[in-house]
Amino acid sequence: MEGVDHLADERKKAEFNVEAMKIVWAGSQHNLEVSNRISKLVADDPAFRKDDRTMLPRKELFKNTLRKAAYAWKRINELRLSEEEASKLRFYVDETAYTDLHWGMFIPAIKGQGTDEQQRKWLPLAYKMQIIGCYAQTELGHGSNVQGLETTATFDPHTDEFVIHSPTLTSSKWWPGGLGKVSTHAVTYARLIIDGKDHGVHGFIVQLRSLEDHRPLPGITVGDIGMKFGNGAYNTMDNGVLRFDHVRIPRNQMLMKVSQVTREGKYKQSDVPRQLVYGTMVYVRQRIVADASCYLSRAVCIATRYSAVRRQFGSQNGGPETQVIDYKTQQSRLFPLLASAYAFRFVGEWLEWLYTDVMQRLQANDFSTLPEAHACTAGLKSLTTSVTADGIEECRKLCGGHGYLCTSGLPELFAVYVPACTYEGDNIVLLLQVARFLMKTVSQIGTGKQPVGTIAYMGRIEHLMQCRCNVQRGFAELSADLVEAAVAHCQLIVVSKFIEKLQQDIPGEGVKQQLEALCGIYYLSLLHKHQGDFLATSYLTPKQSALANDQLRALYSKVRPNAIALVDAFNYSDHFLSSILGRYDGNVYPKLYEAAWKDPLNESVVPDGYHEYVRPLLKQQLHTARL
Ligand SMILES: CCCCCCCCCCCCCC(=O)SCCNC(=O)CCNC(=O)[C@H](O)C(C)(C)COP(=O)(O)OP(=O)(O)OC[C@H]1O[C@@H](n2cnc3c(N)ncnc32)[C@H](O)[C@@H]1OP(=O)(O)O
Ligand SMILES: Cc1cc2nc3c(=O)[nH]c(=O)nc-3n(C[C@H](O)[C@H](O)[C@H](O)COP(=O)(O)OP(=O)(O)OC[C@H]3O[C@@H](n4cnc5c(N)ncnc54)[C@H](O)[C@@H]3O)c2cc1C
Repeated sequence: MEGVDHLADERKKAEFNVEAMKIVWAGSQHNLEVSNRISKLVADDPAFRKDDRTMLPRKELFKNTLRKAAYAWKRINELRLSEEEASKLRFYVDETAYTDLHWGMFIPAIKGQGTDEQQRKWLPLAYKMQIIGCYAQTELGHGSNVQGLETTATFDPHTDEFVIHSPTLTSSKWWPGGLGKVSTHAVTYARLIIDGKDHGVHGFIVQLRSLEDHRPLPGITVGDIGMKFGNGAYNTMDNGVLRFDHVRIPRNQMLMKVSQVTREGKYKQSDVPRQLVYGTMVYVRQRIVADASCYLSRAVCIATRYSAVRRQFGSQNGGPETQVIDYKTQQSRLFPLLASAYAFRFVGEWLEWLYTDVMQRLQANDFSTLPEAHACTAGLKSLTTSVTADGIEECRKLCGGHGYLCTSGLPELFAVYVPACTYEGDNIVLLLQVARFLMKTVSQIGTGKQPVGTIAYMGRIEHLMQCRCNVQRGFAELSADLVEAAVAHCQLIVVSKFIEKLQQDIPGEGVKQQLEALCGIYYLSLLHKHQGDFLATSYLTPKQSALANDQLRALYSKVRPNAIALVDAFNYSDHFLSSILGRYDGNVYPKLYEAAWKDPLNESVVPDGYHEYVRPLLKQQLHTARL
């Protein structure tokens, strides 16, 4: 029935102020107000329709993305939206596009690695979208190993130019989003060669396409790398391939904040660490952590609402069957994910703070916290994206068969999200960076240096103080175990940031109590999952482990009546969720039934191909039957 809220009874059970929780989730009253306004703007505009996305062929899908991106830009200008509002609008449009890389990586790369003069020249053009840029780092042969990139930028002192060249097939740029069909420019990473000497990888602004007719400039070969996983999903993006054949660019298009090349061809290093060339990756990893809570909460919202609608077994005396959300097994799979969504939200907020703090310190030539920032962004990016990708798939399973339908929203959500485990640093490669950082810390504790910040706890572990550890010795051999240690370290950060959040003043009736329950579920479910490790190392006794498990089950019961309200607090519109199973009103079955009939296969009663391929079979069977 239209207009009836099938989840109304569930909402009445809530023991906390949902509106106050919405503010906690949004980060502030102001953020909530902006989110409400912009999400409504997008949801009410038919130009931002996306329910047909999984059915469109690639070319149509891509053209549609271009149309939406252009229309979004038009609305941003017409409504004079602020940068904050514009980025919210792109978020609610919810379609991966070349603009993500333009705003998310091209501009930050110029800001972070360009000199003031370079910023003055390029940023105004980029802000007005008079040029469109991408981030061209990865090559066919190397992604993780950035030092192994092969593209060259050779300085020509006669013309005061760099010659950008792809010397091998494996040096072809491969993967950059927005490169395939749209970008006019790329921040391109290449080995700097001066007078035959290799100075390692640096960033260069290279124009790729004509601003008049969009054709590739001389010496440039560029195109799309082809269809990717899933329908719709990341196929709205033109991930590209790019080759340079001795392409010349002026010397001042090398990004020169970290190191410079003079007119005479002298290489000069600024007084800043070389690793700042990797700065854009640190920035984006931090953004990806903040995004993880959005993706996970979407999947959890769908699975929670549907679990309250869906009933299987347990009818007593002809009464209704049991809501599947009331099964303890369902709760033990769903509620830790609900808790993770909140946990990632808070650790994302903290990481944003850490990143801002590091940036301020860098301005003041204080580089001391850079290694910690690298370890935190790399490790938390890895942890949150892995849990989120697995969590979306778990939510699909929690929705049974209907979760497998595209109209559940979950298949596309998974397909669009899962590459986050690979891009911006493969998750294992990033955890190895964290492990290196931890081993380095251990070796320094041995020399009496007290660790601070997120590694302060290591200074309180007695046996680490006795350690004499060399970072390289045995590292490769023990790397699988070290990755586990890196994950545990990152989990500790997530838990401690959740606890710190609870120490703040949190207004709203019952809000803090719900967050305390979720925090408990987060760490107790981890403890339960890894109880073997805790028991093996005697950090827990079997009795304590059993008590922790009892407590976990008690918390599931505490959260159960609040579950729907806790996902309502994410404040997602039906347009944004794009899921029949996750509808706010829970009106699932009639809408699933209606949607099935809208599938293009149902446009005709007898399908195309019947007369060629089915009818002859049936005829043959008739003939055989007659025999
Ligand atoms: C609006 C916002 C939207 C945002 C979303 C936008 C859309 C997003 C869509 C996504 C689209 C996807 C877009 C894309 O995918 S863009 C492509 C992303 N690519 C990668 O992420 C590549 C991953 N690989 C690497 O980062 C490096 O090569 C690693 C780190 C693996 C090795 O490195 P390297 O080969 O050099 O070897 P080393 O290990 O000896 O390290 C040497 C030293 O450097 C330190 N170190 C290393 N790295 C960093 C760092 N980053 N900051 C500070 N320091 C760093 C390190 O600790 C060590 O220090 P020390 O021990 O010597 O003291
Ligand atoms: C959707 C998508 C969008 C992307 N967008 C961009 C973009 O805009 N710009 C850009 O420049 N790039 C982009 N990339 C590329 C991306 O950053 C790389 O694919 C990523 O960094 C992983 O590198 P790789 O492909 O070389 O993986 P590989 O390193 O080849 O990984 C293969 C396997 O080897 C393992 N491995 C690698 N090194 C080690 C090691 N040292 N120890 C142990 N195991 C190891 C990995 O764990 C993995 O299992 C994108 C990729 C995708 C999928």
